[in-house]
Amino acid sequence: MKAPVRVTVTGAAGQIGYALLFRIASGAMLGDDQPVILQLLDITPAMDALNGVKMELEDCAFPLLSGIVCTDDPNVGFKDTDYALLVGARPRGPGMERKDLLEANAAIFSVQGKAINDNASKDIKVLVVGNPANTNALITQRNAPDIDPRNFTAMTRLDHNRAKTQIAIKTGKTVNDVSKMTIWGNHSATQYPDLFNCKVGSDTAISLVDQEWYEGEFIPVVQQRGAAIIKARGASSAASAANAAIDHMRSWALGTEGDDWVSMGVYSDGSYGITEGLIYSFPCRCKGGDWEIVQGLEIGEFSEAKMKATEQELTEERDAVQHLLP
Ligand SMILES: NC(=O)C1=CN([C@@H]2O[C@H](COP(=O)(O)OP(=O)(O)OC[C@H]3O[C@@H](n4cnc5c(N)ncnc54)[C@H](O)[C@@H]3O)[C@@H](O)[C@H]2O)C=CC1
Ligand SMILES: O=C([O-])CC(=O)C(=O)O
Repeated sequence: MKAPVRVTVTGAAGQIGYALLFRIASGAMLGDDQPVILQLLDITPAMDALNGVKMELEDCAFPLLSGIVCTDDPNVGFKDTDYALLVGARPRGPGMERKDLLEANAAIFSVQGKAINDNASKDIKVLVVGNPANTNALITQRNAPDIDPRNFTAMTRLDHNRAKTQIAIKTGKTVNDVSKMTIWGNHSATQYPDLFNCKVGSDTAISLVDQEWYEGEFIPVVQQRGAAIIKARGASSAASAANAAIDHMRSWALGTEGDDWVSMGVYSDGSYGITEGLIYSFPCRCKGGDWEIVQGLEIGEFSEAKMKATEQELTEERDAVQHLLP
């Protein structure tokens, strides 16, 4: 048996938390041979509810669950931790864009970035889920100057999974036939799901659909899927978001399959002309616990304009939180 690793989940008493913790404890995220200690952080008024979640985790008798810490203190929550899933933040309601949450949520991530810097393992892998995820990840990263900026990522895996299913349905195939999907940019309505580099079986996805469907249906459906769920459920995606968080961390920790790739919001090194230092979603391959941006993909004029538009939005979000970026 391996030694246990520490996994911090913030917002652990919330709806994504409830769909996430049991799967982490079961081994779905880090593998069937990796024991975990869960470090659960939420705010003081949520401590009773969090204790209820802890009792339920205990009642599952998960063989891989080596310990549970519940706390409202970020310095305790991030102590010595190896993985952090930053979920704790306000969700949006009907009629809001995710960036409308910046004011409500941004301060959470500067506090947590500092706590990570002061307490966590220097090799920590951080996934930001709370919206607006890319800019919250940037705030977290900039407040943790002693940790490699590559260790801070934002979640666009849910968009990636949504896009895979939409093209599979359209082409009469299953998600198992779809590979090399890419979500470029921001986890927002400007994100760009790319069918030019995507494959369905051995075909290029764009060659199987017409441009009108691509622009008029596929792209808006993927971009607006979060809002459609809120409209239908009266609450934002929870189980699918938790599933995507598991997928993201599993790919990062255990590697991507063959020559396929996944979409991750990562620290831009200037690849594809994207401003260095933004947390931008790129196609990434993972191996040995590290990720790299897939290089050399064909970017036509259509793609380039979309990639620039979502970059522009991220630049504006960054400028709006300048006061939180040391
Ligand atoms: N990146 C993505 O693809 C997705 C992101 N989200 C985002 O995830 C976030 C969480 O969503 P839900 O779980 O549905 O919300 P929720 O409201 O059910 O749960 C949020 C939890 O965070 C806690 N919290 C608030 N401030 C905190 C702090 N400073 N420290 C620790 N915990 C804190 C709350 O007490 C609550 O328990 C939202 O911002 C939502 O927009 C949701 C779906 C997908
Ligand atoms: O749309 C929202 O506010 C929640 C979210 O990020 C998603 O479902 O993609």
